[in-house]
Amino acid sequence: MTILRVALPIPKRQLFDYLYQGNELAAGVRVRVSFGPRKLIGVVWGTTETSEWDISKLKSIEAVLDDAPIFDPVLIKLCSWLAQYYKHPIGDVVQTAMPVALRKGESSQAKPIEYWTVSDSGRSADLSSLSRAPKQRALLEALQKHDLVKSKAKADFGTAAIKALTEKTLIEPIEKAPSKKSTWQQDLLIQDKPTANVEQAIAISCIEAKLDQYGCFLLDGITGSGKTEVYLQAIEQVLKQGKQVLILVPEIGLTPQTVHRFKYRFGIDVGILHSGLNNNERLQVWQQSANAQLGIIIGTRSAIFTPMLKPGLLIVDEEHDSSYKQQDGLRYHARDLAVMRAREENIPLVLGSATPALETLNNALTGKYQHLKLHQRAGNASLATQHVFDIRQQPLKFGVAQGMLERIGQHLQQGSQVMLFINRRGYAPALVCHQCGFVEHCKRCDKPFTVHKQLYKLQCHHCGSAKSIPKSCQQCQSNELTSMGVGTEQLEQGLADYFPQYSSIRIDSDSARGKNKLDNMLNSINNNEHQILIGTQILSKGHHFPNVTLVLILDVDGALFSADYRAAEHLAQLITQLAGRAGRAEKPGEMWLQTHDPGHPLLQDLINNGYSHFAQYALLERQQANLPPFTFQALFKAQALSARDAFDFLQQIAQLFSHLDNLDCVGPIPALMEKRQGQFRMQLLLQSPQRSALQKAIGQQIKQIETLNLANKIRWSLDIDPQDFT
Ligand SMILES: Nc1ncnc2c1ncn2[C@@H]1O[C@H](COP(=O)(O)OP(=O)(O)OP(=O)(O)O)[C@@H](O)[C@H]1O
Ligand SMILES: [Zn+2]
Repeated sequence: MTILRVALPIPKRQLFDYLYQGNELAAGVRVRVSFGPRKLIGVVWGTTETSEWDISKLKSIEAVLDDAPIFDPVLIKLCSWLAQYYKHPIGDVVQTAMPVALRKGESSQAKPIEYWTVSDSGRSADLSSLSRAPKQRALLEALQKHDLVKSKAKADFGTAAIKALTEKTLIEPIEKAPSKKSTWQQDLLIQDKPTANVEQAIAISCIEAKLDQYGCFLLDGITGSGKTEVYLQAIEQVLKQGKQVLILVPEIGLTPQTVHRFKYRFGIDVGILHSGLNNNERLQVWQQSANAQLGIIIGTRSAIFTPMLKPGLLIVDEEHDSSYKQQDGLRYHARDLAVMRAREENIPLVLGSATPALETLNNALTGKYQHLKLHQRAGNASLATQHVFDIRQQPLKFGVAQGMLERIGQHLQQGSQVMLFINRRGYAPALVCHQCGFVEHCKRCDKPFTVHKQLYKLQCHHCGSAKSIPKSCQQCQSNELTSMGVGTEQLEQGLADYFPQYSSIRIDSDSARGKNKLDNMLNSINNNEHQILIGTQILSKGHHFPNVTLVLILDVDGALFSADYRAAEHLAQLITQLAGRAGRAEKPGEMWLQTHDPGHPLLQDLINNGYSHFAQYALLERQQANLPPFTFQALFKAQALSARDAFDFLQQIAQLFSHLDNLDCVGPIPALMEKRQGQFRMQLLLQSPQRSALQKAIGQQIKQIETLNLANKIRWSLDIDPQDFT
């Protein structure tokens, strides 16, 4: 008889003990147990001789679900580290690290995957017979080349085309068991590649020199400097040794274009972990990676948990991107976890960015990471020139100054594409009564509703609640309601009217919603179907649009005066990344930024001296102000229907820490967004110059905090190394 310690999906910071009739069961094996009236799937985390519970009352394991552990020793260690560092329930950490299919207790062997394939008649069918059904023709043509996973075929060609071809018996379904072969090494076929320039060559050889050991590199290269080419050439060496590469990209970076670059260069299958996969498909990639059947795995944040039998290299592209930090549940940072993982696996890690996070930059400047720099754009491209445009006293048309409209016209006339960035989706950020000044507000969030003209709705961007646009003012009944400010929708409409001879496209989370919508939009831009590109943040991230020569940034002044100390860093990253979309090929590019404060030191520094210079000064400022990365923070957040409850709860926490002298306690204070979805939101910030002191203090008190009376009454969370103070 053994006592097993099991990680269960229960929001408690502890393991649970169960009896097991057999000998030992390895850590990482899933078991089914009863917990109160419920049956739960847990993961064995170890054994124990003694128990904090009465051993005679312990229940037995009901079933063992795996023959072998689903986590390797490194992942087990990382989960334990996550639970300890983020002070998060271990059971929930383990859930986060597992694919959904495994959480549900399904077999760790992926089920066969369903494909569409051509029938005998479909294989020899003449495509021209389908010339009047272009979708069917395209699908049949694709299937004549190779089979397609059902979900992918549906997303790319639609159900109607599939149904029609099935009825004509040209295609049929087929199931394929996940391949067991691990022959990708023989398939490896390196395509032609550009000759690396001097700086690229230095970066590549620095990484190659350390392929057999842990080392962290910051690949700090300006936009378009060929960072991806450095990854590709380093990856080549790793693959040739038969080892695997795991690449993390930001949510939006996982476009077919990116994936295609990796597939094309090496001619092998790439495991892709994106949100469009179903549970079985995701499990299959997980498993193939665990068995070393995949050489390259690319995915967003949670892909960092993918097991690898033969790990060789980790890459985090656009490492500054905020999507790497999970903002609910286990609030981990995938970049920081990547550092831990590379260390445990004893392999190198490359963090790449044109605008490194200040934390990362500091680690490079202090020698913790090796700093690799690329100062020049690759090939023949040169960096876009950057300018501010003073809009004080200037009339604006749909948010754009006359001088800028003329400039847009010039670029369009030369056959180039132009890109306009605005941080607000919808038609306008507020609806105001021209008679009495009343503004329509979301009562649950205390914020103005955004006007969406196309949907004919007012929508709250904080809680999602919506209503139709009223015809008259609630307060004075006047029907003179006008919109205030400009959003993407209005900008698109204005530009379409002003430049009727050109086609415009809007890319924001409204227009890009739905499977493959964004991919199709990006393709149509690259095919030059549109000349005017309008969008939010989505447009700033990593896209390569060779024909864009002008980038215009509207209305970012708000960020210059934000209460969030990270706002300046994020603004500088955004501006630099946006400017980086211009002039990426032969034609030179320029970036203009409209502002009411053209002399603002941040803007001036950034535009005249570049991001690196800005970042070094920003680091100095952080140091003088005792802010991260020179100090370490943890944020307790509480929200409740009564502001009093949220405040009292945090006040009780503050008292637990008040006696420590190497720890500062700021608050409780209202969150930057004080009310959301009808709940009042408060925060308490803990801060210490020593990470260990902060960790120790919270570690000692967290159980106590869990047992506070209010802890079960209100919603609260703890965020270690917080990024988001809203
Ligand atoms: N050594 C080289 N010689 C010629 N062309 C190159 C070289 N390296 C990269 N390129 C090309 O330059 C372009 C930009 O490179 P890449 O996309 O790798 O840059 P990046 O630094 O990853 O860009 P960003 O961070 O702005 O997204 C690509 O079209 C790439 O094929
Ligand atoms: Zn709301």
